[in-house]
Amino acid sequence: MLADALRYHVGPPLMVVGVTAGVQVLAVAGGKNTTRGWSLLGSLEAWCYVAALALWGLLSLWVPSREFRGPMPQHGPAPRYRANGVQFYCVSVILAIVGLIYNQEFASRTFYIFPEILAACNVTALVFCVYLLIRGKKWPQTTEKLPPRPIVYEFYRGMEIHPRFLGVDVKQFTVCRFGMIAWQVLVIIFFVAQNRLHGFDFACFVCAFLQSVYIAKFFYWETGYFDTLDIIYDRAGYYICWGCLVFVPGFYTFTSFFLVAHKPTVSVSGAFVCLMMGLISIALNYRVDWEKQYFRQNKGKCFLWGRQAKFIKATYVTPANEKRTSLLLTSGCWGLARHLNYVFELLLTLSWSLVGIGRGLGPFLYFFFLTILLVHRIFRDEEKCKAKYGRYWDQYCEAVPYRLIPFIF
Ligand SMILES: NC(=O)C1=CN([C@@H]2O[C@H](COP(=O)(O)OP(=O)(O)OC[C@H]3O[C@@H](n4cnc5c(N)ncnc54)[C@H](OP(=O)(O)O)[C@@H]3O)[C@@H](O)[C@H]2O)C=CC1
Ligand SMILES: CC(C)CCC[C@@H](C)[C@H]1CC[C@H]2C3=CC=C4C[C@@H](O)CC[C@]4(C)[C@H]3CC[C@]12C
Repeated sequence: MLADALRYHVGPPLMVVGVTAGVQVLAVAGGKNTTRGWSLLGSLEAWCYVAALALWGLLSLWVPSREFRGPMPQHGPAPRYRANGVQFYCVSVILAIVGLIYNQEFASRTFYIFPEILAACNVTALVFCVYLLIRGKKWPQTTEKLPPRPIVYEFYRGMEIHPRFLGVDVKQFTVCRFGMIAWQVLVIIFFVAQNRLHGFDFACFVCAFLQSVYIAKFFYWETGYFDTLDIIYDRAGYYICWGCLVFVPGFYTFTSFFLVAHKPTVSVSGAFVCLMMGLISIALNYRVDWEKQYFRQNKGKCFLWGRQAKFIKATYVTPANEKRTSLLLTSGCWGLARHLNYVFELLLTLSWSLVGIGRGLGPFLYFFFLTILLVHRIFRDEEKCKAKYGRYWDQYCEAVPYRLIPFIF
């Protein structure tokens, strides 16, 4: 009863009103300090930024390229994606770098009007989420029947799992072709803006470089992302779409944004330690994700850490009453803890935040947020797995008793 009240009536309104208003208030406060001619809805210039990026993302999904089919959902056809993430990433980064070489002033200008850009993203994202809600309720693209929930909850969670808009998959567009690329381009822009203000700083370079390697890794693995919780389980609503249209560009980039105006005080050797720690964490995070992918691709018949992979064969029944089997890996990294990839994700984030040590909490805000998001995600993911695999999931939890940190949690 209480859990239902929190889940449907308290949590979503608090998130929607609180976080959206929070972004808008920050945009107002930041805008007043840094720009002239600020308006509540952003400015024409800011709207041009958002329109240009959205168009660029759409274009990348419209151009003819290899199609990738995601896992079959319970309702409707298998989702279709464009498998051109690496090309899109490389062209975007090259264009951003070449553009900035010719016009460095653009970086400083973007930094100064960033609050306005966020305000424009916020308005666009809210309108888009309202559109997704109405379309999902009135003109759904599948025959799926959802039990009615409070409207704010439906807005927050979304209605459809794989809606399409203007011929593209909504989640591929919002996550990969807007949020993630905006993060990358903004990190480069803030690095150049910082350079113009204070001169070259190795610590800022480390911060931008680590984030760039991480984002490049994401695009390299983009088709793997189509098999995750966000894609196969979450619906296209405020959480994912507003999150990637506003929260990723605005908050995931915050450490870089913060360092433009707050020159790091860390020494070159300190920054070098952060660089090493970050690179090792990225490699290990990739390794954990790779082990699962490699193991599943080989249907369990493979070697990990020099030994035959161990696993639990879990059978489950789909809502369409079909019997299926999944393999749950219990050796290699997946034998140490059930979400070891999150540990390296957090260590990586900590590495690029640590370059701002001595400058207050600002550089660490994303790290704190991600810790909460990932712990919450562990419980969401395990709830999903328990419902899917039942007693096989219990067996797996017995074989691998730690959730995150071996021998601790
Ligand atoms: N920066 C950010 O904001 C975030 C980054 N990430 C990163 O994204 C990447 C993907 O993470 P995420 O999607 O959360 O989750 P995982 O990659 O951990 O995948 C979880 C799913 O894998 C399957 N699974 C679980 N245990 C096993 C096992 N032992 N053997 C085989 N399959 C198993 C289950 O799905 P199934 O139904 O197929 O069995 C489960 O739902 C990670 O690198 C993570 O760090 C994630 C969240 C936020
Ligand atoms: C409503 C908001 C306060 C919360 C919004 C959360 C979303 C923006 C994020 C939730 C899960 C996030 C992601 C999951 C997995 C990812 C793979 C990784 O390799 C790159 C990052 C990401 C795509 C990440 C992006 C933000 C979320 C969708």
